[in-house]
Amino acid sequence: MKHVFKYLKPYYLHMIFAWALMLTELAVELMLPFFLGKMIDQGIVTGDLDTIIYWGSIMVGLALLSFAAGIINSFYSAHVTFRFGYDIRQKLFEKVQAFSFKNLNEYPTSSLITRFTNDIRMIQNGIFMGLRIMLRAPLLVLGGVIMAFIVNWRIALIFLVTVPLLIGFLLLIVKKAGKLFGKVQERLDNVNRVMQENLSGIRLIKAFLRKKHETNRFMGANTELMKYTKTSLRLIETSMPVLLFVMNMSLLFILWYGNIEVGRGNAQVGDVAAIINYALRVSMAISMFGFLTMAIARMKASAERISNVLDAEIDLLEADDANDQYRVTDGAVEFSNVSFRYPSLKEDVLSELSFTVKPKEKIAIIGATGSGKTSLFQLIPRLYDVSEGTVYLDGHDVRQFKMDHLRRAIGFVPQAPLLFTGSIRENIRWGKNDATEAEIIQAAKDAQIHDTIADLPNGYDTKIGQKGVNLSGGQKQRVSIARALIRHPKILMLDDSTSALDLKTESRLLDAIHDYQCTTLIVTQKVTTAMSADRIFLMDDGELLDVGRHDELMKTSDLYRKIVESQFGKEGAHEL
Ligand SMILES: Nc1ncnc2c1ncn2[C@@H]1O[C@H](COP(=O)(O)OP(=O)(O)OP(=O)(O)O)[C@@H](O)[C@H]1O
Repeated sequence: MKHVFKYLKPYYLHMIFAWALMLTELAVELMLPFFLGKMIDQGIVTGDLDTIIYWGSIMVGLALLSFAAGIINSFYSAHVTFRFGYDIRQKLFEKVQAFSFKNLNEYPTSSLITRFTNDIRMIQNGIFMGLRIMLRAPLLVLGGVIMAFIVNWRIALIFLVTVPLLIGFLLLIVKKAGKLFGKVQERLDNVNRVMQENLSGIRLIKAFLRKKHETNRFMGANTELMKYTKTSLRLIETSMPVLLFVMNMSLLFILWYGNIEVGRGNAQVGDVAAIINYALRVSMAISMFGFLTMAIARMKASAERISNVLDAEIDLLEADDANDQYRVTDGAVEFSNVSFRYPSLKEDVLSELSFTVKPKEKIAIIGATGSGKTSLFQLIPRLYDVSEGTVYLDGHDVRQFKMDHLRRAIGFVPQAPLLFTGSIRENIRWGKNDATEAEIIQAAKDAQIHDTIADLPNGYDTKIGQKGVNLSGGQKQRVSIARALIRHPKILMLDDSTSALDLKTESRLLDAIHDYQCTTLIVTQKVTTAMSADRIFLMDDGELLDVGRHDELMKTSDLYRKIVESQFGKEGAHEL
């Protein structure tokens, strides 16, 4: 939790200033009942108008001072709160950007969104209260009790009973509420997750007529959230009647006992009025504890959730001894005894893979779904690290490259093309920040998408909605291929990225890629794509079963023959 609050450091001066102003307000608040007592005893009881005006003027002056201090304090408190929110959001964003795939698996998107929004807001609320009332309330309680003792210690003795009683009770509530609010945030994560899945899959839900099922799922998550929110708020609410009861009883006691003491000549009427006033202020400060409790508990739970992200260990780091001189220049790829297991799994998904790919060679990787093709791909740009063995690029272990040099040399097109909100031009340029217009058009032409873009009313300026809703699946695939080509990568990796293309377009695309003179790895399910490769890697259940050209594999591999026959029929397979 400390990790979060260290970001307040740049604002310590502002905070000290805000607290100084808060102390001014507090001092005024503590002095007013004292002066009120004086005004009653020296002015009102004796009928001395000058004394009443004298004390009255002092009290008005002090009230104005407190008013001004309050306004300036609010200004500084808001400033600190919003700056802190800005900074922590920035830090959180940078941290998530550095996350490895493993980290991302641990923190689902919905949970990160809740942390970025709701959790940060909870901490901000807590800080604002911290600067406005969190310190003021306990100090007011302490100061009020001291002042009451100064005014008349006999009557003030009642505070020694009521104040510890109330504070003990509230501490108990804080402890319980802290745990409950942590659970509330978790349930909020769930609601966000279900909502996110629903919003992104709304078309599928409609097509499958799953509205009712999804509504029930959302209702389930929402009911859970309501249940925990209700329980935690109920807890806070039950504290109020207890507080009010103790407060009213103490007021009655002060009036009763004050009356006796005035009769005995041990106290004056003004003393009783001042102590009643202090009791009211102290009780109000304690009753504020209810809100404070809620704010502290929520802030604590949220700060912990933010700290968890900020403290998360990033397992895929650039090695300390990474060599700044290493560059991928030729694009030779070698897997040496590589095994890989996802951190969440007990079994390897790739076992002891060994192969080499020569510079500029074109390799097609074919195999059943789940055979490990994507997993193999992810090891090359170090989206995950191998569990055993080594991946070499141009003879150097990938872990010895500076991350920037490694990934800059690789053009990666993932299985599900993801486009960002913005124009088509911006999406292609995303692959190379300083790309010229000519480069963008060339990449689009090579990716076989230029004509389609040119036909759009706004051409390259056409805005793509969230995730590119106004482009077809095949068009999105080609825009993301253009985004990879514009980098002129040394190694191009297409993860089933041509699946939605017709044979003619795909063949033109593969021809264009040939001119890029890069090592090309293509994961594919289509035999026609595999046939265009220099070599085909046949994968099955995490193993590299066979390697060879189409005609070789047709002779040597039963599995390959079966795949070909499944796509072209027995007769067709032999005519290929
Ligand atoms: N992030 C992950 N965490 C845990 N297991 C995973 C993860 N991604 C994939 N797997 C598992 O690893 C195995 C290989 O998956 P992979 O995606 O590499 O297969 P694939 O050959 O690319 O399949 P497809 O052709 O369907 O894309 C599968 O059993 C899959 O369930």
